[in-house]
Amino acid sequence: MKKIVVITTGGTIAMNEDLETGTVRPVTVKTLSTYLPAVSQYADVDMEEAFNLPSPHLTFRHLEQLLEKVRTLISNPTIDGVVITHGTDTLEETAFFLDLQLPPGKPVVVTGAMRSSNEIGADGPLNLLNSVRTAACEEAHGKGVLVVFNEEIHGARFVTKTHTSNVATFQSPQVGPIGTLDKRSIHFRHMPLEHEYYPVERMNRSVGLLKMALGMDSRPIFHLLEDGISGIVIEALGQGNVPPEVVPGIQQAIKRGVPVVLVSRCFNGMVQDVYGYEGGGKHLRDLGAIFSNGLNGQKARIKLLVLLSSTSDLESIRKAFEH
Ligand SMILES: NC(=O)C[C@H](N)C(=O)O
Repeated sequence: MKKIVVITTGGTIAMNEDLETGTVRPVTVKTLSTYLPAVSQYADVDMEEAFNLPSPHLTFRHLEQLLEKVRTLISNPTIDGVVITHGTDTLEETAFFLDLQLPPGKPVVVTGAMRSSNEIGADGPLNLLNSVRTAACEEAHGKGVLVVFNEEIHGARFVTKTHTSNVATFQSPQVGPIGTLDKRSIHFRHMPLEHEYYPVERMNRSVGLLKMALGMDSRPIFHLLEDGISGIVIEALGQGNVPPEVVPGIQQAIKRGVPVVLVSRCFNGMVQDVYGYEGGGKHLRDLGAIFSNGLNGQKARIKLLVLLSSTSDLESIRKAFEH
């Protein structure tokens, strides 16, 4: 039998609903350990608590601690894979951070739940079971960090939370799931083509994430610059355009050596230097903005934070985003 370690970090999978008030709150990790007998037919499973927090409470220090734990476990030859239970709100950020920090090898699977453990139709037990099955599966090797949720397997790079409450919330808009699970089998459909590896000791910079909208101006960028921000990710309109009034802010940031990374506020697709009007993608590229390769805003922010922790050279940051 394969040996899998489940690391718990909190989130709704480790919460209960108060049946009188309807409020959902953390419970002890014991709730999760009650699922272990059902899981034990697929692997020899140990459970360790890293922390017990809602995922909006996590910080980069927590991510670093978690990474350290995962690194220690996968370097142990008696352990075949790791499953991390996590709140869904920031799950995609943690999965992508770990993906950027770990060379593809033993399976590392992140999962969670949309319904708390005592709600009717709780999805935590099945998501945990399927994650352990995936982590114990030979084919999961070498595919980078995976997110297993609602009988689907997603790569960390493109997966995103798409629905506030539905159990089918995790989707990969650019590429779809890389695999699916049913009661008896696991089917991997394709291999993630891109894997990036940028190991860092400590994430010691700050990066702002700004969403563009009709009629916006440069004030939020000037505030960030005054505050000493190290990098800015702009969720631009459409293929990578901003209102003309935002251009002075972008110019100022680039002049000060602060990288400006463009992603789209659209759910799907790439930013490109198509439009030549003021604030259009071509204009922004000429000013020195960096185009991300299909990452969403929150993931581009993680990547920029990781890169800025080891370099401030704009050209190597550009290369890492635009290769
Ligand atoms: N479904 C969830 O886990 C959401 C919860 N607010 C969290 O991220 O911790």
